[in-house]
Amino acid sequence: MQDMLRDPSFALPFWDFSTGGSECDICTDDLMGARSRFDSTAISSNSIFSSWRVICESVEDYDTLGTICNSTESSPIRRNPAGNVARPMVQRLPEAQDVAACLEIDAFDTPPFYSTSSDSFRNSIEGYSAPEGPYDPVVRSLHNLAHLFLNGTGGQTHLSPNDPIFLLLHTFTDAIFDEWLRRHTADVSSYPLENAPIGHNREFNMVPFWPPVRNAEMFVSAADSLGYSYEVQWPARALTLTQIITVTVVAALIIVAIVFAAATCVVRSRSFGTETRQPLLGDQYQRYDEQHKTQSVV
Ligand SMILES: O=C1C=c2cc(C(=O)O)[nH]c2=CC1=O
Repeated sequence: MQDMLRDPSFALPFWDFSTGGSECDICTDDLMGARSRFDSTAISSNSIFSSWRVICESVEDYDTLGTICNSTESSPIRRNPAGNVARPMVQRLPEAQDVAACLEIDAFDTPPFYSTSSDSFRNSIEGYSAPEGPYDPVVRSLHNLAHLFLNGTGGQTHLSPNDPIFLLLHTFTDAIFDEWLRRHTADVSSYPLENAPIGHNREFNMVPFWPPVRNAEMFVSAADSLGYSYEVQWPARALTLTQIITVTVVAALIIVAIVFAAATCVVRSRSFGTETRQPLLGDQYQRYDEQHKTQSVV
C-alpha cells in the first residue's frame, strides 16, 4: 500500500481497546467521531462519520433478494459506547492483563474448534472464553467485548464493518495474533486440519479473498506474509497468586537469614569486645610456685 500510494509513511492504524475503562478514547471528533450532544446513540455532526450511511442493514433482504447486499444506504452509524445498561458486563473494555493472559495460551485451537473451546488462543482472542482460556458461556472478552462495548452498528455482526472503528478494532486483534505467532513460534500443524466449522480448516480458502488464499497461508507473521509489522507495547503478565506467595516466602526467608546473620555478628562482636576488656588478672589468678613446681589459685 505504501508503494501504491507512493507514501512510505503510510501505516494502518489500530485501536488498542485494552484500556479497561468505560471510555472510548478514539471516539473524538478528530478521530472516529465523538458522541452527539443531542442524541446519545449518534455521532457528533462535527465528525465526517456522522454523514456515513449504513449499507446492508436488512437481514431479511439477504433471503428475499437472494443476494448478500444490494449496497443501498440506510440509517446513520449508531454508537453508544459503554451505554448498554441491560448488559453491565459489556460496559467496560478489556483490560491490558486480558491481552497478556490470552498471549500465554499455548494451543492455537482445541476441540471442538468452536466458540465453546477452552484453552484455545483462537477462542480467547475472539472473546468467547475467559482470556486465560476456560470457556464460559456468559463471558465476552477481547475482540467480542470491544464490539459489544460499541453498542450500536459496530456491535452487530452483520453490520459492524459499517462503523469505521471496525478496521481499527481488527488491526489490533490481528496484532495480538501476530504477537502470539511470534511468541509461540507456532507451526501450521497446530491449525486444525479438520472438524472446524466450514471455512475454518487449515486448507480451506478464506472467503471472500480472490485469488483464493488458504487459512494455512495466513498462519505466518504479518511481516512474512504481508510485509508489515505492528508497533504495540505489550503488557507484562501480572504475577499469579502462587507466584506472589512464592516470591513473598522466598523474600521473607532471605530477610530472616539476613537478620539472623546480622544478629549473630553483633552477639559475636559483643562477646569478643567483653573478652578483650577482661582484666588480665582477675580477683582470682593462677600462681606458679617455682620452688615446689606447683600451680595454685589465689
Ligand atoms: O461485529 C461483531 C459483533 C459481535 C457480537 C458478538 C458477541 O459476542 O455477541 N461477537 C461479535 C463479533 C463481531 O464481529
